[in-house]
Amino acid sequence: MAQITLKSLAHSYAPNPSGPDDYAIREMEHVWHQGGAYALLGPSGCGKSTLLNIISGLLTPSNGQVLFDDQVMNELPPEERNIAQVFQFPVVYDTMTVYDNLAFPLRNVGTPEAKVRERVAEVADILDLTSLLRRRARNLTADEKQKVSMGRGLVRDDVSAILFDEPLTVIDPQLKWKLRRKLKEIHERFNITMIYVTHDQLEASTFADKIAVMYEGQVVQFGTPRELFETPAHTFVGYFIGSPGMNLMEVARTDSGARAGTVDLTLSPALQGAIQQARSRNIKLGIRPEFVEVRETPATDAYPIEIDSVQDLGTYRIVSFAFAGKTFRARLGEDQPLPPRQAFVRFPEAWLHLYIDEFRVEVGQ
Ligand SMILES: Nc1ncnc2c1ncn2[C@@H]1O[C@H](COP(=O)(O)OP(=O)(O)OP(=O)(O)O)[C@@H](O)[C@H]1O
Repeated sequence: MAQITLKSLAHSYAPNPSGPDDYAIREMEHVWHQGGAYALLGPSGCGKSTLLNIISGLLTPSNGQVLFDDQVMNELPPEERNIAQVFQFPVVYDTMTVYDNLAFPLRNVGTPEAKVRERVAEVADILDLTSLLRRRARNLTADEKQKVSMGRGLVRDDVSAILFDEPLTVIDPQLKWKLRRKLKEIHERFNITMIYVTHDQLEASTFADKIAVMYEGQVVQFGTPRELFETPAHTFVGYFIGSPGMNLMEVARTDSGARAGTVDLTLSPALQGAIQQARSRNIKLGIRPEFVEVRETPATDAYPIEIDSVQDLGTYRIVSFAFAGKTFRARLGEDQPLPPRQAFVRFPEAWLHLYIDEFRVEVGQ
């Protein structure tokens, strides 16, 4: 078991990279603590698999180091890294029985048969594979094969970490939920560092205590699901996490304050000051739909709006309206009254975040 540190790590698939765009992983520092349940979340092509393959040793990074505790791993091949990896598609030996498939990683490192029996029984029990142990893997369904694949990843309790690369892709939706819970249970029981790659925010937050959100080869935020929701550190986190994502307005400085589109904004002196001091012109304000206040009556810091549509989603409603040239959304609970078509909107500053060059800036009081 180990802490995994990525030190000044970067990777380019191009032989002669000439700029940041040539890097699949842009220079990063990152620590995965021993025993943590982590998710690596991001859209297709952001570099998740590249990062996982660098940790497991399938890929050598072009820059920087991978350390397990204090030991540099760069030169070690995958088999000497003591890492278990579960891939998107099942990796099983078709001609072997389920038992022998599960036993394989243990026998490979010379584990005594008594211990093999004990571990295989334990893992088979957790994954509901006990009744299939004598079956040949070739006769299993895709779901069952992937469970065997996961079992092979989980069977050794002496690995430094287990890496999961979208392991539930081929799994039936109903079983997915169950397996996610199982993985969490296994993590709690065995206390092994687990890194779970996914592009699905729900999957990431059910499994992980902390999520690293990746965007264009960078980890733009590493935080708990709650931190990602309440305090997105990057506009991409605001957009990618949540349903619907964060509302963002482009802000321009004016002599007297700040403007979004044609709307002069009423902001606190602290927020106005931070906007005035920004060195960049790429200034945005963001607020999640959950915190937007749509009201019937005016207020000094409320802006008149016209509601375009209301979508009823059972336990909540999404109200859409145009603001500063963009479509904004407010999420109303079923107990909140529906505002009239001509309404007012407030953006409470406790939930209004300032982004300069897409990264969040803390605003003082
Ligand atoms: N073997 C390769 N050679 C060249 N470029 C590659 C290679 N593998 C990945 N890339 C590029 O590196 C970037 C990151 O890809 P990577 O597969 O790591 O992303 P990902 O987040 O895992 O995406 P997905 O979820 O689609 O697998 C992409 O631009 C991809 O096209």
